[in-house]
Amino acid sequence: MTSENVLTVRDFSVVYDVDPPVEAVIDVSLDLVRGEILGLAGESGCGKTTLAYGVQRLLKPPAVITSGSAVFHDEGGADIDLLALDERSLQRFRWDKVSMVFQGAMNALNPVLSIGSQLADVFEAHRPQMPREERAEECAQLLDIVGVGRARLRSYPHELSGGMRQRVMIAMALALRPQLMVMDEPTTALDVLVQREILLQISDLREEFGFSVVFITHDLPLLLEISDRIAVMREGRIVELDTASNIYHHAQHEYTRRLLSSFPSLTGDRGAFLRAGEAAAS
Ligand SMILES: Nc1ncnc2c1ncn2[C@@H]1O[C@H](COP(=O)(O)OP(=O)(O)OP(=O)(O)O)[C@@H](O)[C@H]1O
Repeated sequence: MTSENVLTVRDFSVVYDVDPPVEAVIDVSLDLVRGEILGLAGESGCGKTTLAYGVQRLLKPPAVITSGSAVFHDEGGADIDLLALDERSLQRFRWDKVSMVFQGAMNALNPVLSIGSQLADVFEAHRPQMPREERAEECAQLLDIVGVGRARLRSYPHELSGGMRQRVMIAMALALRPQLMVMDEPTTALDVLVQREILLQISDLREEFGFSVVFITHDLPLLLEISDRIAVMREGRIVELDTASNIYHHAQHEYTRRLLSSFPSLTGDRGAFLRAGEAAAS
């Protein structure tokens, strides 16, 4: 039977072994529900990136995972202990089961290859048996799905806007139909309207394909809008984890309230901000 959760993290701690050592993530436990968008909020330096990279084993020395566990519940029914995987299994696991879009990912595209051939590379590496025509059709479909359009298959990165290039990165992250997408400030560098459009699309896509999203940003208003649940991090710990609505209306932790009040757009006279769908209800 498929587990309701896609990821279970328990007592997870990461230390940067420098002098003096930095306890970047301390005893974090969380369950990620299949299909949900979980926002990871908190000020710069609170450990969001270290946590998200750590559970995927993407950290390099001096980072050391000092305790805890991270288990991925595959839709096929298997439980995968991420901390026990060897390097080869990890490579297969990434992209296939979990993919990642990071800030500035759009600048990671190779300038001398068309975006179509860069998309095709993902399939060549991970689905070597896939026939050439099928691969070409998959790449075209992916560009359609993310709103770039298959007509751009032969375009080079410099021929596309930043927003379009970031969509191409999202297409790559979607290519192998992962069960989880980790997005670390994926749209921060983009114009607000473009950012919004991309986020709405991610939300639609996860409904269509059923993947979960961990969305990292210090932009709390944005998280309130797009997340199902939000985890608030402070100094390496999760201090509060609740539905976006509860975080907004009934924050329990003093720090969460302080964080909310630091965004003027959330604290207008009439509570200027409303989550989509709540306007009609309230
Ligand atoms: N390579 C490193 N060596 C030493 N300390 C590090 C290293 N990388 C990160 N840190 C420290 O670990 C802590 C957590 O950093 P992390 O980048 O995870 O936070 P963050 O919440 O993602 O911040 P941001 O939003 O700025 O990316 C910070 O105190 C940071 O200075």
